[in-house]
Amino acid sequence: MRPSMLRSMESVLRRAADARYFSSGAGPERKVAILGAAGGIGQPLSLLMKLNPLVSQLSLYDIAGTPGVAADVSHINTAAQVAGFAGEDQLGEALKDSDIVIIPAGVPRKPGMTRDDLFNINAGIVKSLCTAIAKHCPHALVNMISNPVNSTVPIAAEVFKKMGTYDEKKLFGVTMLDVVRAKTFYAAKAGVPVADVNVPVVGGHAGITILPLFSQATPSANSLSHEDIKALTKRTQDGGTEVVEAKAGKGSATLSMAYAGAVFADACLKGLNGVPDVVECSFVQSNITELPFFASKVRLGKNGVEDIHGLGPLSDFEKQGLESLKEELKASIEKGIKFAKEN
Ligand SMILES: NC(=O)C1=CN([C@@H]2O[C@H](COP(=O)(O)OP(=O)(O)OC[C@H]3O[C@@H](n4cnc5c(N)ncnc54)[C@H](O)[C@@H]3O)[C@@H](O)[C@H]2O)C=CC1
Ligand SMILES: O=C([O-])CC(=O)C(=O)O
Repeated sequence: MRPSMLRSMESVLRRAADARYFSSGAGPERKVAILGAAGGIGQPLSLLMKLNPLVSQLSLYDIAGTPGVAADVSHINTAAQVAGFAGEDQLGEALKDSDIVIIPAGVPRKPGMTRDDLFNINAGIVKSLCTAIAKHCPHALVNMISNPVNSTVPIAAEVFKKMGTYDEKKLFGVTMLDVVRAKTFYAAKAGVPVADVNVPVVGGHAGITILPLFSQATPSANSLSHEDIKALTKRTQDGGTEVVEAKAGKGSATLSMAYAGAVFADACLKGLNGVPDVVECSFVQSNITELPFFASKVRLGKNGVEDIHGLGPLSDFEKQGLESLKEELKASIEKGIKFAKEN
């Protein structure tokens, strides 16, 4: 075979490996619990976590429907042992000894709603689930998917504080879907292979609080105009609404969210297992701005958050975006804290 053909085959294989979401090889025994596992996100997320070789026990919890999901997923011939739990009586058993708890429990948006419109229902759900986490697996990493993430993460933090178990290194708002979208939209516009693309997305997870930093995107694409960057930013910020409208009343993103949640949980598992230099964006307790929680690149390690990267150099457009998002993000964080303190 000619060396040039060999090189191009190598490059195809490398890309395929990069595009693969899940880790290869095994690590220590790890238990992952999914709360809301019978839902639109929960089911495909359960499937993807069953495919992850770093998971040895997969615990699927919901208020109902999980025995069926667990029986179905358990027939897949991968190593993870699957168990289903339904109803509050079984929540403790579902959580016990978990290393990671992923929470996609709660109601999704319908057209015309904001994520904040979900607050009244989801705040209570998150509060009761986090109370159970504090009791049954206080050392687990928590991956919060339930919306509004800008408020549910502060709620979780307050619940854990009240229960005396809060460790800021272990609480993550899952903003990975914003990164997944930014990568996809950027690759298409810039004409670069999507598997090679990286784009940090900072701020929060709702509308203008989602701030993709396309000036730091790699591979860089000098061909993109300011108008292109503005349009990519808007599409990333409105990505959730694009799906809500396309689903026309049948919920919000579930499949892409399950993918994003599985990628983020895999990164957490790798960090726990001591894999070096695992970096992803997440909404965490942070002091890189004046806001108490903020999404940015985070290095994951054996204790959860190992360190939080700064924002790096921003374009003028991104600097403006950063200033504009602060008021809304601050209000959403304060709303979560207030709810948890009063309930
Ligand atoms: N962070 C992100 O990027 C994204 C977040 N989401 C959010 O994820 C949440 C779930 O969305 P879907 O799966 O589409 O909704 P869904 O309605 O299809 O599923 C939610 C599941 O949660 C369960 N549930 C409700 N109360 C519960 C409780 N107390 N304990 C355990 N399970 C409970 C329900 O029984 C249901 O099975 C929504 O709040 C949605 O807005 C959705 C997409 C992206
Ligand atoms: O938009 C929604 O309601 C669900 C969500 O968070 C997303 O898809 O980013």
